[in-house]
Amino acid sequence: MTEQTAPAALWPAPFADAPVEATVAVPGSKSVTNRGLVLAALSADTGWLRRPLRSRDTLLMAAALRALGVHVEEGVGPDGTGEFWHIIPAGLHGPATVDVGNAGTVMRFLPPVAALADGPVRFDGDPRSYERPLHGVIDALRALGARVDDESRGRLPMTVHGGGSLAGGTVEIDASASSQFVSALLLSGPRFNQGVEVRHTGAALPSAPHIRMTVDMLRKAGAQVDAPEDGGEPDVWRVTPGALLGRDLVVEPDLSNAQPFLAAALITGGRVTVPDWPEQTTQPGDALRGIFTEMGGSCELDERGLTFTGSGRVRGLDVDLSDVGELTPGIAAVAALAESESVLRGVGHLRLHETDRLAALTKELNGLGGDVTETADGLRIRPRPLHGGVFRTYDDHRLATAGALLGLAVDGVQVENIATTGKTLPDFDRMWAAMLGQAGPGADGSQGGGTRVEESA
Ligand SMILES: O=C(O)C1=C[C@@H](OP(=O)(O)O)[C@@H](O)[C@H](O)C1
Ligand SMILES: C=C(OP(=O)(O)O)C(=O)O
Repeated sequence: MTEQTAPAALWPAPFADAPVEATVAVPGSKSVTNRGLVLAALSADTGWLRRPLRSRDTLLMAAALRALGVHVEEGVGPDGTGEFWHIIPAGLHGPATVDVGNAGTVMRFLPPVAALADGPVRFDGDPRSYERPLHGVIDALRALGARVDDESRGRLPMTVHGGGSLAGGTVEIDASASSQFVSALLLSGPRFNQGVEVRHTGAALPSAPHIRMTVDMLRKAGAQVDAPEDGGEPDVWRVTPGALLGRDLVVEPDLSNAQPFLAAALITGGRVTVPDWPEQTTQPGDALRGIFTEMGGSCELDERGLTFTGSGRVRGLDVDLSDVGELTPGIAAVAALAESESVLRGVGHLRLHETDRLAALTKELNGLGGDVTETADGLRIRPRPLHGGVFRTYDDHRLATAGALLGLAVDGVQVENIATTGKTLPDFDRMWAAMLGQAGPGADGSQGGGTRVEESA
């Protein structure tokens, strides 16, 4: 969390004077899109991603793969099939430069890919990317046979000197700072000469569903993977060397990005339907069904999608969010509006996310009159009547959506830099206005609310 003197552009968060009733089509998953791009780039034949997320993080991933020589073509299918990306793998080449922005998936998933390129690949990004941990990936790559120049020791910027192939083998890493260290090594593992065996040693590993997503998508691309959840050793994954197959993959909606819309139903006592909610998924956002039900309201999953109905009351909760850390900002905002105390645990590693999320949430919620304290591994939130004011966002998309949902219940909330939602959800402000039955200019100044949202029947 970097202290800022003057706030950037302020967005008056709309206040909801009635229960929200809407159907909100949520764009594709960031995590699935970026894994899909990497796996397709490493495949032996061409692949398709249908309804991919087009946002800053995924466009950075596509641009980086293009810089390495992969063809990523964008197009729009016939009626109803939406946008697609066609990925045509090619030899991976250096010299190349990769801009990671502040995308954890780009800064962690691509260095192992770069180690397979035939020349140097320079990695750089936003100032915050210099502070986010990368040591697990860098140390592991060295142990597996790669040459890496990391002048800041374990952080960006750095150069991976691709040698055209990588020996691979067994490696021990401490991935307690980010599950993405494990995912990164597994995703490229089939292309290492000896495959890879990743052994996590250290404190508890966060975001287990995201590692399961990696394993699941690798297997669907033809890789052989041994994972702890199949009765294997805890915290050990093995990927056998072998060719990956190009896939034709329809990307699921981003269930973590569905969070603010479902929360709108919860805190206004309304009803929101998110179409195409998968019956089975590895996305951590699926846990919202249970978490928001515990906080009040109910949900139903049927052929229309997931419908969440608020009860008009919001309860606090004591919950371990280590598996679903990226849901914490939204849950904290709802908890600040609840009728009882909440304790959010198991998310100390959020101090190393887009910003120090625990410090940022504490400061901003307290700035609106809240009573939030940081604990060693999370937040304690004692609800108090909130008032309007500026809600700063520290270039963090999930802080921005958390501010928007506070504004539904608290008059006069102004969210700084709502455009930062473009990291994973570029249309957020228009979708929000359309959900509320309002149309207005988007964060990019363009007109036309409601393009992705319809009134529910
Ligand atoms: O692999 C992924 O797609 C992600 C893993 C998680 O990272 P951490 O384990 O660093 O929290 C999550 O928070 C991030 O939003 C996406
Ligand atoms: C932590 C997040 O992102 P990243 O992929 O940059 O780690 C997030 O989206 O909440």
